[in-house]
Amino acid sequence: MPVVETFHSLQGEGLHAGRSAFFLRLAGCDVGCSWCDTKHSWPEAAHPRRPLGELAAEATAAAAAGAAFVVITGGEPLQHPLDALCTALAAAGLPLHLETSGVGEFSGHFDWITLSPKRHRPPSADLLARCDELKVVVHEQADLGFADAMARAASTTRAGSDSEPPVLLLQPGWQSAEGQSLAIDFVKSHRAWRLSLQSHKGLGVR
Ligand SMILES: C[S@@+](CC[C@H](N)C(=O)[O-])C[C@H]1O[C@@H](n2cnc3c(N)ncnc32)[C@H](O)[C@@H]1O
Ligand SMILES: Nc1nc2[nH]cc(C(=O)O)c2c(=O)[nH]1
Ligand code: SF4
Ligand SMILES: [Mg+2]
Repeated sequence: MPVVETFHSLQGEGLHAGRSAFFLRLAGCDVGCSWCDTKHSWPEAAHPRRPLGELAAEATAAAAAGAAFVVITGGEPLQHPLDALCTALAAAGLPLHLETSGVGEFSGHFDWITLSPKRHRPPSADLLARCDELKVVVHEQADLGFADAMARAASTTRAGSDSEPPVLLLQPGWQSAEGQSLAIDFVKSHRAWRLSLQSHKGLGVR
């Protein structure tokens, strides 16, 4: 698996923010968000391929050091088949979380799926149906209409099933004053939604 970095930190974003987590950042993304904070992860070939056993050993060490779960992020993790990686990581005995844009075919076994859908590359219906939280990044007004449409779509895809709707989160674009103001006003007037801040950046940690 091509790996940008591994690190043990706190989950900075989403419903699990503030909890001890081991991060595995896979290389490779062709979704191309203009405001992406991880552009160095895009070229897969720029990053070393690492054996699954080695990654599982790191996750096991992080579990011993107190990590509550493993977060697989990127880049776009779904650009890779994730079954073998998830099977290897199961050795650490921790829940597995996924951060994805929902572009690409789903694979792997996850206990928590964060879907951060992108306006210019909408996610698959499959990911909308599977996600546990929907985390929409906000820079401009149009992102709010998109967030609402994604929440409705996630709900529609579950009609008739016993799957709960996802937790709904708006995350201001980093250092976007307009995104922050729009997200705060929207959450104040829409009780189903909550704010997600990139708390690790505010804290100056990874
Ligand atoms: C770097 S992405 C990697 C996972 C996957 N490619 C995705 O987009 O969900 C991790 C998270 O950071 C968010 N993100 C990226 N750049 C951001 C920025 N400038 N401000 C706020 N959130 C950002 C993404 O939307 C996603 O929720
Ligand atoms: N601390 C911390 N929390 C995070 N939650 C999601 C992240 C990501 O880049 O996917 C991230 C990250 O990069 N750092
Ligand atoms: S999908 Fe994720 S990693 Fe890819 S460009 Fe967008 S934010 Fe960055
Ligand atoms: Mg990040």
